[in-house]
Order: sequence, then C-alpha cells, then structure tokens
Amino acid sequence: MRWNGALIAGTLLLVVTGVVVTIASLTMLESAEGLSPDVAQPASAAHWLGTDDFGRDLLARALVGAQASLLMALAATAISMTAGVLIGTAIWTAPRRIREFALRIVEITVSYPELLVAVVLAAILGAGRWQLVLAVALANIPATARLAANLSGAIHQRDFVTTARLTGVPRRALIGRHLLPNMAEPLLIQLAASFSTGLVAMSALSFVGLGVQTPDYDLGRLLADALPAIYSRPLEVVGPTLLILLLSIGAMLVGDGLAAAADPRVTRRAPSTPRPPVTTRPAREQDSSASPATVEVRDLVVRRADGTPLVHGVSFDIGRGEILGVVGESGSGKSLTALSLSRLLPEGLTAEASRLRIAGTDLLGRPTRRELADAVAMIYQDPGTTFNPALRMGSQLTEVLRVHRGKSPREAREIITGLLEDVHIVDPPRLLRSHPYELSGGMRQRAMIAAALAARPSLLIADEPTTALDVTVAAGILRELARIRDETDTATLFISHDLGVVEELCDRVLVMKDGVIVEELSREQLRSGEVTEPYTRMLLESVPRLSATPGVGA
Ligand SMILES: Nc1ncnc2c1ncn2[C@@H]1O[C@H](COP(=O)(O)OP(=O)(O)OP(=O)(O)O)[C@@H](O)[C@H]1O
Repeated sequence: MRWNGALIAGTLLLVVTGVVVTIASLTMLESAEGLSPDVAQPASAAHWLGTDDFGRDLLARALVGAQASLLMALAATAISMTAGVLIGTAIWTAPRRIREFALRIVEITVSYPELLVAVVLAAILGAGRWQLVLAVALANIPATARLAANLSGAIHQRDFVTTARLTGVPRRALIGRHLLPNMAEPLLIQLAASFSTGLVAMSALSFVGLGVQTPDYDLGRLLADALPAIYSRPLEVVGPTLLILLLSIGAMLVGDGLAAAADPRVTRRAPSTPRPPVTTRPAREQDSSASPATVEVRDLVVRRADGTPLVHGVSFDIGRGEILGVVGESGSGKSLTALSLSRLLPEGLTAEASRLRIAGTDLLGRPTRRELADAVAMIYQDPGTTFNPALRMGSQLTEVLRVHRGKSPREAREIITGLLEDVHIVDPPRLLRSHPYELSGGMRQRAMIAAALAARPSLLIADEPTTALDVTVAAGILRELARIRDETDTATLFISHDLGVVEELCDRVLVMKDGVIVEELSREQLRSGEVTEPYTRMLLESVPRLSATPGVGA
C-alpha cells in the first residue's frame, strides 16, 4: 500500500485524537466527573476551557466524552458494515426471485434519510448508549447493503467470476477471493463515511435527548449541556464541537487516502511487452485413434424467459484438434451458442437441444463442475477483465489445478510455468508474481490461454480473443491457437467478426444470421469465395481491404 497526503493527514488526525482522548479518559476522569468548588470558572492555565456549574473541567469532559463517542461510532460502523456487506453479497448468490425481492426492499429502505430512520429507531429502542449504537447501525445498513449489492452485481458479470464459476470455485471462496477484494475500495470509502455520519448522527441524537442520558455523556450530550450557558460560557461548546470535527474529518481523509492507495490503476504502470522467442516446443503426444467428433450439437435452441427464441435449432460438430470458426454480425447468436456449451448462459435464458455433448460429457444431463471444467475452457475478448485485479497472477492461474486436480500449490506452479513457456511467456516466475495490471494485454491473453489449457479441456472456446488487442499482438495470439490445434487434440470454437482472421485460422466456418446457421464453409471455400449465401457474400465484401480503396489517404 502506498501512502498519500490524505491518508497520512487522516491517520495522523485520528491516531493523535484517539491517543489523546484515551489517555485523557485514563488520567483526567476525576477532573471530568468529580465535583469541586471551582464552579463556572472562565478559561485559565488550570482549566483551559474553564469549568461548569459543578466545578468539572470542561476540557477533561470533552476529551472523556469524545472517547465514548469514538467507541460508540466504531461499534455502530462495525455492525452496519458487517451486516450490510453480508446482505449485499448474499443477495447475489440468492435465486433470482429472492434477489429481485431483496433488491427492491433495499431500494425502498435506502430512500428514507438515515438520520430520520435513526431518530425513529432511537425513539422506539429508548434512550441509552447501546440503544443509540443499535439505532445508528441499523439506519446505516441499507446504504451499505445497496452499495455491496451493486458492486457484487457488477463483479458477477466479470469474466474472472464467470471463469471461477465455470471451474467450480466454491461459493464461499467466490465471495472471499473474488467479490470482496474487488469491492475493497468503495467499501473503504463507505466505512469511513459510515463512521463519520454515525458519529455526527449519534451526537445529534444525544443532543436532542434521544441518545446518551445524564450522568453518562458523549459529545452530543455535552453540547446539549452547554446550550443553556452558550452566551455566558461560549467556550463550553468549543471542546465537543472541535472533537466532532476532528474525528469526522480524520475518518473521511483516511477513507479517501485508502481508496486512492488501493486503486492499482492510479499507482502502477504496465511494463512493456517482452518479445516472444521464435523457438517452438516439441509437440505433445497425440492420440491418433479414430474417434467421433469432440463436440456434438444438435437442434440447439436458446430462448428468453418469455419463450422468444434467440438461437433457432443449430446443429454442428467439432472434430478433435479442429478449429471451427463462427462468424456473423452482432446479435446473430454466436456468443449464446458458445455459452450454451459452457452452461454459462445469462440468467433468464434457457437452452434445449436433442444432443449436446463434449467428449463424452452429456451437457443435457447434470455434469458436475469438475466434468464441466474438464470439458470446456473459455478465452474471453477483453484481457483487461479476465483476471481478478486484486490477486497475483500465480494464485489465479493455479486455481483450476488446485481446485480440480488437487495439486499442491508447488506442483500447480510447476505445471503452469510449463504452460506459460508453451505460450511464449519469457519469464513465467515474474509473471506469476505480478498483478494483472502490471502486464500488457497480450501477456494477459497468453496467460489466459495457459490457464485455459491447464484444465486440459476437450473444447476451448475463444470468443473474439483478439478484438481488444493491437494487430501484431493479436497475430501472436492467433499463432498460439494454431499451435494448440497442431500440437494437441483440443477442439476450438473460435468466434469472430473478422472473416480475414477466420480464413487464416479456422478449418471450417459456420456463418450465423439471426440465430440460424445459414452456411457452412471449408477454409478453402472461404478463401476462394465459393459461397452460396448472399449474406456470407455481404460479410466477405464488408472485410476492409486496402486494395479495394484506391486513392483513399491513410
Ligand atoms: N441476456 C440476454 N437476454 C435477452 N436477450 C439476449 C441476452 N443476451 C443476448 N441476447 C440477444 O440474443 C441475440 C444473440 O446474442 P449473442 O450475444 O449471441 O450475439 P453475438 O452474435 O454473439 O453478438 P456479438 O458479436 O455482438 O457478441 C441478440 O439479439 C441479443 O440481443
């Protein structure tokens, strides 16, 4: 973690104030609470802020009261953060109907101002320290729960969570490793805000008589006691007011500082991409036995919840070691077809088929997570979202080997190091030590391929794996996919908009339009332009070719 100005200032403010009020509550209790004959004294060297009508030192009372306020605000923050984060993350692991209902409830509760809710709760619970803590904590829970729910909802869509779900990472680990670390930054800001608003709310409630009651006191109670003498002894409000300000400003500065320090994107720069060596590794042993297709899809239909079909009964096979391209304009059903094979269709969509098999795994049955991980692995479009930014690459890349193969961390590292060398990463140990943001897009995509191959899947789905990369880096990734085809018997489903790339890489191509396969072509047919469908011809003609635009400037 890197220190920054706000973090240093906020920590100093909180630590110094915290230490001072703790020492004061240990050493100045007698002057704060004991009666003395020096009643209603003005400020002096002995009593810096003077004394009250009972001869008690006002500075000592402010400091001791601040400790009570500090502890109560900490307790309320701990309760509201724990409950809010638990509710917010649990919502996203609940079935859809329960989640929708819970989200609506959170939305409704959040629409009431926190202070108003705290006032009502304090009135219901009755006066007293713990009632006050509970009232403020409960009033803060909806805001934290909504934030946690929104954050986990967004993270749930990310590719690394999809990968973790595909590889069968248990729900608790999913929350602990993938959701919470990626919510840290906004949650830290929320924590600081909860503390700060909680402190102010408690002081306000005590001030109006709904919180701490005499003879107990906190900063709010002290302000209320000072009010009747505000004109004769104005200094009496100075201590409590200053301490409320110091503690709440300190908390906000710490929150901002932590958020800035936790955000890797503002503090690190990606190193340049190392050039891959030109040597290739020897081919892996191949199983040359004749066998049926690795992937068999018959009459696959994907529907919306209302029954509207989005993919209309497509059928195809992919042979061992074959790369099957799927092309078609946006919305033609390419991704939904692929997601049906990994059983990762978005919520609300359902798939039916008369046959859906990957290397002996029947996807129409109920394959276990492990069977699914053995059957299929995915490479996504955007290497920027493929990995969990909060974890080192080593921990993520070895996950499937540790979770599914029961490998020790050391064995898993050795295997993944070999696979990283296979995909031409020059310094695998360094990559394993890095965080994703320290790597270039090309390195992350190579690492993704290595991770996908770690499960030795029968089918590799590459959904536009080069779209987010520049041309030379993309060419390297395509060479890796061709090498996998040549050296292993993994079948590949390669989705792309780019017919030029498909023509180079794929053995066969399916052309999709409006959820239907309109044409199937061999690579040779595609190259020679031997197409029958006007739609395919249109796609071919829309491939930008420099030679087709004479006279157009760069
Ligand atoms: N979660 C969803 N709910 C409802 N409709 C969806 C959902 N996901 C996709 N669709 C619709 O299904 C159709 C096919 O989508 P799909 O993502 O498979 O297209 P695609 O060919 O992969 O497009 P792209 O190349 O843009 O990714 C589109 O009309 C899309 O709007």
